[in-house]
Amino acid sequence: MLPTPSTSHASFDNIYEPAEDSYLLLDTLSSKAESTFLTQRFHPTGPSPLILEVGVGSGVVLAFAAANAKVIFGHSDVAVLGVDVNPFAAKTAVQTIAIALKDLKVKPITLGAVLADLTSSLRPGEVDVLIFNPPYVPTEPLSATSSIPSEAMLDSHATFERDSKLLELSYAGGVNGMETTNRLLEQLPDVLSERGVAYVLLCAQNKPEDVKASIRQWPGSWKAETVGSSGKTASWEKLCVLRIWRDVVP
Ligand SMILES: C[S@@+](CC[C@H](N)C(=O)[O-])C[C@H]1O[C@@H](n2cnc3c(N)ncnc32)[C@H](O)[C@@H]1O
Repeated sequence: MLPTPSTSHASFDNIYEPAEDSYLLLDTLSSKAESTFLTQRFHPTGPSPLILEVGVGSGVVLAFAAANAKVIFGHSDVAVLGVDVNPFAAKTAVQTIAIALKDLKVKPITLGAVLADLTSSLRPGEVDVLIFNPPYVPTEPLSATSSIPSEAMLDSHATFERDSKLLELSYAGGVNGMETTNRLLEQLPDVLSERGVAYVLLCAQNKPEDVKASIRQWPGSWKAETVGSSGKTASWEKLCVLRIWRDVVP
C-alpha cells in the first residue's frame, strides 16, 4: 500500500479534512486497473501528463498522485497543479506536496495551487488528468455568488464566520448535490486534452447512473464508468469515483 501524505501541518478550522472520499480517490488512482489504464494512455515514452486537482483542499490527493506518479501514470516527471476557491487550502496544499516530494530523487514539476473557480484559470485542451472531489452534499440551491468567497469575507475579522463559510464551500453541493459538479462536467470537453481523463467523486444522491448516461450522450465518443466505490450499500453516503474520457487516443 502506498503511503498517505502527511497533513499534520494543516489547520482543519477552515480546510476540508481528508476523509473517506479523499481516501477513496487515493485507492482508486493507485488500483491496479487504473494505473494500468493510465500508464497505457500516457505511455512512458510519450509526453508527460499535466495533472490538475480541482478543489485541492489540504492537497492530500494531489500530493499522493505526485509522489506516486511513476506507479500511477508511468511517468515520474508529471506536472501537478491545484485549484481551490479557498486561499487557506491553496497555501496548505503547496506545503503538503512539498513535504510528500522532499525525499524523491526525480521530482514531478510542481506548478503550485491557484485561487480560482473550477477550471476558469486553465487554457483549453491543456489538462491530461483532472481529479475532483467536489462539494457533493445535497443542500438548498446555491446562490449565484455562493461558490466563490468574496474578498470582504476573506478579510473579515469575524474568523468563525469566515471559517464556517469556507468549510461550507467544501461540502454544500446545492440541488442534488450536483450544482458545482455539473458546472465542472460542462467544462471537461474544453479543458481536457485529447487523451485527457477525469476522475470525479459522487455520492449516491448525486445519481451517478444518470450522470454517466448523460455523459455518454455528449458529442465525440465520451465514456463514463464507475472505477471505485465505498461506503454503506444503499446509503446516500455510498461513494463512487467516475472515470470520464474520450475513447479516442491520438
Ligand atoms: C470535498 S472537499 C475536497 C478536498 C480534497 N480534494 C480532498 O479530497 O480531501 C472540496 C474542495 O473543493 C473546493 N471548492 C468548492 N467549490 C469550488 C470551486 N467552485 N472551484 C474550486 N474549488 C472549489 C473546496 O474549497 C474544497 O477544498
